[in-house]
Amino acid sequence: MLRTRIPASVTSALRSAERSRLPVRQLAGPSQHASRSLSTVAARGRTRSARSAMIPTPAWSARSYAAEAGNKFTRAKPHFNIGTIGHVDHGKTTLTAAITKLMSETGGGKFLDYNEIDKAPEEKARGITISTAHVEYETQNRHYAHIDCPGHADYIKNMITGAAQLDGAIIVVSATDGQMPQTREHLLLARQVGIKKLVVFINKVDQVDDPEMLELVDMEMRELLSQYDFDGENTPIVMGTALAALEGRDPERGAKKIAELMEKCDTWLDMPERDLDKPFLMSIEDVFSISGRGTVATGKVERGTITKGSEVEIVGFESGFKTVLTGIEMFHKELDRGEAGDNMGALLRGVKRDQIRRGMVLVVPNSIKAVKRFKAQIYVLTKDEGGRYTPFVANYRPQLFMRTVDVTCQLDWPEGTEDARDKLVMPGDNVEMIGNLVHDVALEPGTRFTLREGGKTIGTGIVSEIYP
Ligand SMILES: Nc1nc2c(ncn2[C@@H]2O[C@H](COP(=O)(O)OP(=O)(O)OP(=O)(O)O)[C@@H](O)[C@H]2O)c(=O)[nH]1
Ligand SMILES: [Mg+2]
Repeated sequence: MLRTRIPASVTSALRSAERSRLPVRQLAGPSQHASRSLSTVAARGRTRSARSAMIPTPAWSARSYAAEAGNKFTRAKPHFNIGTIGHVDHGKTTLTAAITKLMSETGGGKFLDYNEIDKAPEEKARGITISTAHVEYETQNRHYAHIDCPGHADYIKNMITGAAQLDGAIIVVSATDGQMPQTREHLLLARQVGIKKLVVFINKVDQVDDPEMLELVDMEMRELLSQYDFDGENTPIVMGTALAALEGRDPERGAKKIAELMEKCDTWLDMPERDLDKPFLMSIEDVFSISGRGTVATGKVERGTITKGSEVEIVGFESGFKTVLTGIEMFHKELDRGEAGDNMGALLRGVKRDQIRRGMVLVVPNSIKAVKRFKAQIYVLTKDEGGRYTPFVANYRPQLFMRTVDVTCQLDWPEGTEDARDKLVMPGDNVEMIGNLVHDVALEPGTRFTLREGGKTIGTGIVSEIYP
């Protein structure tokens, strides 16, 4: 089906109208493919304590997948989490299958047919049902875990909850349609969850005869990428046909293009920073005072490393202050160094017991700020997901949980939102809202949180901006 082209003057007017609407955009509706999500596939069970169920941890990793599949996971190649995103029917699943086919021949991994990928199992992440297919393959340089979701709503939940976190993504656009609403929604979401680089695959070129049309799609995509703060000028755009590659015909526009696409992924998409290389952060769970020694804060090191004797900052609530880490303890043993993943006790110089509380963080100085106000992308659970039965409006005050914090948070619409007083947020919606906390909490773009009310989870979100 060919799209009739709208004159450029009209499209640019539409675009600027859309741009001005961006901050208040509601992204989600129920998946157009809801009926296709396979409720019959048993959810993979995961044992998790009640508290950790509220704290965002990736529900899945390449390692667990490999283990489930009975494969041996090797760490020989650097690991990258990738996904296909884009408008419904543009060819995400076909492309995923085509990549596994090609990589099984040239790189590594197992060929998975379209149907094997499309019967995505349902996963439960923080009470939310998400259907995602986890696929793995290898190029010469990297090991990829690849996420493909069967429906639009699944992409939204996946990206906001981080159930299957993406380090980068391939955005698939059909040459016959060009960019469509979900192309834009997924781009915006990718930006909001902190994905910095994308690779574009313009699919179904077999259905377009006019080269000018392809050029137009290319141009429009670059413009759109820039509009969402990606590098529109330099982002690699590969044109081909996933179906031909999957069916093993037309290698010029099929297999060769898939190879080119993966080569671009290898080179253009940057490896994520390892947790160990990030600035040190420990979320404080408990505080003790040990006579003769001083005050010890315990908690899990989320990221980075720290050595005994370093200057540290305690951030959160109204007070934030600097001190020196005079000792590190783990399992009643003294250590010189703590690192991501450790559960450690931090002995702090000259700090009184009542100066520290659970919910604060111990960090390298000036690496994170405590704020009350922030902007976030929030997914509101449906009643079937255990969420609210009814909509809410601005001024709604659920309890916000993240790391070891639990704090009341008032939700409001961003400034300039029309009908801000009466606008409803329905269960199942994906919205961008402003959060106002009753006290300061260490936050940064990318921080994930859960919203609860009356003992049940009603939503989940990710911080996109802070207002110090
Ligand atoms: N002609 C042509 N058809 C294609 C190509 N790639 C995919 N298709 C067809 O496009 C339709 C949609 O492809 P899918 O891979 O299911 O698309 P999707 O983006 O995964 O769709 P949803 O998951 O439903 O959003 C299928 O009928 C495919 O066979 C292509 O390169 N050329
Ligand atoms: Mg699909």
